[in-house]
Order: sequence, then structure tokens, then C-alpha cells
Amino acid sequence: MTTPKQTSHPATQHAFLTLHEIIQKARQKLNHDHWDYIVGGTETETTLRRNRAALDALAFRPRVLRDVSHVSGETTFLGRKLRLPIILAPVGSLELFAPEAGAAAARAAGEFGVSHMLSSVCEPGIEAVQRAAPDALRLFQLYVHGDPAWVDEIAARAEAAGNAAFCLTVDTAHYSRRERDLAKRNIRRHTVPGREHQPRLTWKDVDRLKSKLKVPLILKGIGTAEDAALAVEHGVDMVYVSNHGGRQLDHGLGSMDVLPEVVKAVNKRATVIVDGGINRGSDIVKAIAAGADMVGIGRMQCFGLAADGSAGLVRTLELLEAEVNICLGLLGVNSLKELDGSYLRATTALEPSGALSAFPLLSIDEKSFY
Ligand SMILES: Cc1cc2nc3c(=O)[nH]c(=O)nc-3n(C[C@H](O)[C@H](O)[C@H](O)COP(=O)(O)O)c2cc1C
Repeated sequence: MTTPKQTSHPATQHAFLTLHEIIQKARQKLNHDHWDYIVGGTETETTLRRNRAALDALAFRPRVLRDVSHVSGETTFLGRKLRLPIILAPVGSLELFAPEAGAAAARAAGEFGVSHMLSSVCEPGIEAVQRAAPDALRLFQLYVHGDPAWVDEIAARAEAAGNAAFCLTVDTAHYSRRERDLAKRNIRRHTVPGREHQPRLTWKDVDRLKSKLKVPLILKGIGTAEDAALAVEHGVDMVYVSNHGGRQLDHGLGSMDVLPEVVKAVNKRATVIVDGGINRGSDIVKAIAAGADMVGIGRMQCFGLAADGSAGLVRTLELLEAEVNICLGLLGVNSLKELDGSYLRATTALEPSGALSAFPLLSIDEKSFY
């Protein structure tokens, strides 16, 4: 197996030898409000748990004796070579618990070699993130909080700042009831000015945006084959399967249960991205084997940043890379390209699934309410 490049400081490597330790450190550093903001979902948190349940219900079918001495999780995305098929998913309000917020995340992405998608509700904003990480593969995600002229102005700024793709999040027509936040009166995000534009969006807005953009258009929050097919018909370049990490519609399917129908409907006419519960290298491998081109990482990104800023996030990515490479080698392949559905089999999950069930060595009570 090729030795993965190590880019974090030896002290950071020594401090975090497992992803468990990253999360444990994040828990120690975060106050209860910020912890619950990150780990929480909507109402019963069923969609959130189903994201993990769908991953946990897939087992691998390994092949052996195939010379796996040159394993690599590399891929090409938007014309750039990446070390892993990862988009650091858009996360709003990162500044609450990570001082440099989107700038720290973009810098980590550039330093390690993955892509970063900045949320329109994340500090320090488009131009400052460009200055912080000019060479990183940067993408931009928008919540529509204004009229078409407002959207066009932001799209033009995102393009001028070198963002390689523009993403519209479409699973937030209404802001959900996230009860961990509500019960603690942590409700700043529930009352954003201009939010009334979001429920009015239709496919006509997608057509309008597509006709204006010079960079590829991504729709984030696709949850059915029907909408995936519509997206392709409307010229969307990338279909992003997501339920917002279980933070929007409750009682939805896990993203990995939706992925196969979307892959089939898209039929290679667009790039397919998936997120939701992807916390481990083996989860990344499962998603790619099931037909995704790229995966989004939400909460793991938050934990890495909370644990140790940009360095903590680079370390998180290194650990994910180690897990991906070992998983690929043990499956009998040297690259992601060799994966397909034959490496997966449906099974039953062993543990009750939850935001932290990929980390059984932790003894953090996910359900406790502070
Ligand atoms: C704290 C937090 C804030 C988020 N903010 C945004 C956002 O601003 N825009 C967006 O499209 N998705 C947002 N998401 C959803 C993520 O982009 C992503 O879809 C989700 O986190 C993936 O699931 P995971 O956290 O299990 O990896 C947020 C998620 C979290 C955890």
C-alpha cells in the first residue's frame, strides 16, 4: 500500500490517533448549546438516525489475492485531483464554535487536498474565504434570502471569487423545528431576514439561475428519483442527495437508502453527491461503491474544527484517508474507480443507530438534554 502523505504537525498526529479522540476533544471544548446545535436533528431525529442506519445496514463483500500494494482514495472533481472524494459540506454559523469559521475549513481543505463548500450563512463570507484559501477547490452554497437580483449579485460574487461551482439548497422550503435549539431558546437561526423567499422557489428559479451561471450548478437536498430526473432535465450539473443531516424533514429515509434510485435516474448524466452520516472511511467507500461520485462531510467537519481548528480538520481528513485506504486494500481494490455494487450486501445493523453510533468507544450520552 502507498504510504499516505501526512500533512498535520506531528504533535497533532500524536494527539489524535483515532476519530474517536477528535470527537471526544470536540465534546470537551464545546458548550452544551453548540454541541446540541451540531449533533441535533428535527423533532424525533428519526431521519438523522436513519442516515446512520442505512450505512450500518450495508456490509462489504471483500475480494482477496489481487495485489493491493498501490491503494489510493484519490479522485478527480471539477478538473482537480483530490486526495479523497470529499466535499466539506456547507455548514452555517461555524463561527459559533470555530473562530475562523469558513476560512479555517477552506484552508484545511486546500492544505489536505479535498474540496470545500462555503455556506451563505457562514462567516467570514465569500471574499474573505477566497483570501484565506486562494488555491483550495472552493464551491459556494446559497440559501435564497432575497429576490432574483439579490441571487444574481451573490452568484456573480461567488464566481468572481473563483468558486468552481454554485449550489442551491432546496430542502429548506420551511425551517424545521430543531427541538434541542428551541427548548434552550437558542433560536437566532429560526428568524433570518428574507427567509420568506425560500418557500416560493420552483424549478423556474432553477432554470433562471442555470441560464445566468458560468460555473456548474448543484442542487442540494434531492431525495427522490423523480426530482433527480427533473434536475437533469433542467440542466443541473450535480445532483446532491441529502436530507440536511436529518435537520429538515423528519421521518425521511436515510440518504444511503435514497442513493440507488437517484443513481439510476441520473444514469451518468450528472455528477452524484451524497451526504448524511458519513463519519468513517468505510462510509465513504460504501457511498462510492453504491454509485456516488463524491460525499459531503457535515458533522465530522464540525468536530475536527471544534477539536483543534484547521489543524484538527486536517487531522480528521488524514484519519479518514487512512481508513479509506485500508478499507480499499482489504476489499481487494487499489482505487475508488474499481468499486461497484458487487462489493456491498444488505444486512442488519448491529447497534441502535444515532449521530455518534459510528463511534462505539465513546461514552457520550447523545440523548441527554441540558
Ligand atoms: C451544524 C450544521 C449546519 C449546517 N448548515 C448548513 C447550511 O448552511 N447549508 C446547507 O446546505 N446545509 C447545512 N447543513 C447540512 C450539511 O451541509 C450536510 O448536508 C449534513 O451535515 C450532512 O450530514 P452529516 O452531518 O451527518 O455529515 C448543516 C449541517 C450541520 C450539522
